[in-house]
Amino acid sequence: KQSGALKRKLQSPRGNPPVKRKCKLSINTLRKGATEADRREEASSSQKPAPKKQLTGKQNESQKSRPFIKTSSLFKNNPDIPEIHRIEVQQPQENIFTTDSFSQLDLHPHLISTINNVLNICSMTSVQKQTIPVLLQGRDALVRSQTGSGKTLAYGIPLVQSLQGMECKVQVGPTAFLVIKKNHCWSRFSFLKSEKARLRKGINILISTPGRLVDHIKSTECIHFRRTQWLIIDEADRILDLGFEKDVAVILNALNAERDTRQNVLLSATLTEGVTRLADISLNDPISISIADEIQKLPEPASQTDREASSSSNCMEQENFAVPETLQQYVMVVPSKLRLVTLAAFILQKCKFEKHHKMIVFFSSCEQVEFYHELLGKVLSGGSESEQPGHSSLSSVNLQFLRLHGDMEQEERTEVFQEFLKSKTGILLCTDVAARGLDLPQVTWIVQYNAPASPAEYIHRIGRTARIGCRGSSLLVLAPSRIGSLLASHKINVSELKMEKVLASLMKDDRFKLHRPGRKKSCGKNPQEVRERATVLQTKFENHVHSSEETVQWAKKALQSFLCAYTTYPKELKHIFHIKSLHLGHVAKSFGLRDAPQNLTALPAAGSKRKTKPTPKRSDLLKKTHGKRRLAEILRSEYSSGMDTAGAKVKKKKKRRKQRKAGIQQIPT
Ligand SMILES: Nc1ncnc2c1ncn2[C@@H]1O[C@H](COP(=O)(O)OP(=O)(O)OP(=O)(O)O)[C@@H](O)[C@H]1O
Repeated sequence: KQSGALKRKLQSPRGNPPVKRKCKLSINTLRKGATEADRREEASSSQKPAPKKQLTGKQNESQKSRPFIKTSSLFKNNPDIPEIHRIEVQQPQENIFTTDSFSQLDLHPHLISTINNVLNICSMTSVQKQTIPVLLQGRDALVRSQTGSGKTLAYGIPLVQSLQGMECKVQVGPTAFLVIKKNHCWSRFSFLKSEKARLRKGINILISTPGRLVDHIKSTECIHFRRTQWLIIDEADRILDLGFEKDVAVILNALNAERDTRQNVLLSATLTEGVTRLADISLNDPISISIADEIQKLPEPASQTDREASSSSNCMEQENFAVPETLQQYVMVVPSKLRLVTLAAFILQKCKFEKHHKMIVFFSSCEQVEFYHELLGKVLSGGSESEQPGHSSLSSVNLQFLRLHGDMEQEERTEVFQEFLKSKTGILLCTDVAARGLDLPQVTWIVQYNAPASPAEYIHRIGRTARIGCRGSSLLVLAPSRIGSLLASHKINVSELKMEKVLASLMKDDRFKLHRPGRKKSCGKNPQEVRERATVLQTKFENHVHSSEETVQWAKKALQSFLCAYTTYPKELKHIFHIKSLHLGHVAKSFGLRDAPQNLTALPAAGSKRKTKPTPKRSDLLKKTHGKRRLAEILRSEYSSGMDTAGAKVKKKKKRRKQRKAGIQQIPT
């Protein structure tokens, strides 16, 4: 009774009983003629155990291999899927490449030959063409260009040129260049065993997260910045998202206290209000470089005040971001109950049947990554069954699932990153830890299974594909909502992908065929059979989840982390992503749970050694998190387990400190 009341409360903002909405148009095609499957599903879900028959050994074998549906209907009582009216918007575009070569710049011949012969790069990208001369002149710069457009070399080349020009090349000493990145984990350079000792000896280029550097400023006596000539702040907007603004201020004060002349560069693919604020405190009379602005022929602001006005009107208010021209963006509306099977069908379609795809799937919490990694790996891996005996299956490709999130140890993260980097195919399930700064060639699909919290996050996630002129596609999976207009308002051009089409790919995999005696061999994509196969697949997921109490708890933990993350959407998006609009029972299905959990209990975060203790009820959880923007930011960060509500601050602080401890890297000279 209680859970029913809670469900109603969660469903209806005004306290009215929830209206059971009927599925209309779009999934009707699948519903037609599905009555038999429905009856079977419903009969089996009525919880009356069927009388057990004695089976012969052979019957037993075949019974085991044949899926028996005990899954409640996936295709009933779903909300309507609204037609997405595609609103054509003119998306800001940037030209990535120029025809100009690096030899046109005033660079050291060694450097040019290294760029051409070692990096195999001949022509400059637009951002490089504009940024390198500015930095070679010694000016500060605020640089914005789309994901995967070569920003790293845009500051890396002038930086190395500057190193080359120094009289004493080896002992340049202490901390000549400082590069601050939000994401410290992916450097190709090894960690320092003893950071303090290295700092004492002096290093040329220090790459660090803000927090880690602040730790050293506060505790390492030998660190000094007398000779620091450059300060580069990369991924500037994310540094602010993660609440490092204070840390950046501490760093700037420490630098300014010892030396007042320095070249400063700030880079990001997305300029937000925070970045402009950071630019104000860290840059000195900067040149503003924005590639999209150039393409749209906007006049370059002459003064800092003009620049502020310009960047404010172009980037902050409308938040229109350029996306690579070679990127095709899709959105797919999927009712909660069908999310898991649709994701699975999509993975099979792309990575098994079409092959040659490398995919990244984004989730909103570490627990979900862990859970789906195990579940999808267990249920989807293995060869497809073929209908005809002796006939080779459509695909013998084994799916390779990898996982990456902030709760994993640094070493393991690096290993996974390297493995995914090398592989030609593979599916990386991850949190936003992989959303920025990672350069992973050959990724062809980005799937956002959980929607991002902001347009900027969306842009960075999809920016992991279609890099440096390559082709790529992205898919945003959404529950039915008014999302089309929201995307259009941010000038994001998406096409719709139909769920039914994706589910139809299950027809290629006979592991999900419902075996019925006397049934004729089907031809084509019979909607009823597609529904049956989706239900068989869902049953496999549910069977796996319910195979032990441990896996059930795991699923609940993942579900709870999803709900926590869901409460953290910023208020501008609450009308679309509000926890009250979720149907707990339907959402539970997408975690392989047969029913809505009655009491969600807190379990230790993935990888942590915390003891299990009761979590506040969902209603309390809502009260606690309601309107707390800061908590929202913390929860949605990649370092979040999504579980911590009570006492979150302390735990987060401790955790961040731990993360920071792995934060400094150095380029050996
Ligand atoms: N001029 C060039 N020609 C060809 N490839 C290049 C060039 N410059 C850089 N690249 C390659 O393009 C890829 C993307 O570059 P980079 O990671 O610097 O992009 P980015 O703009 O920093 O992206 P993000 O904003 O997502 O971090 C890298 O593999 C890099 O080696």
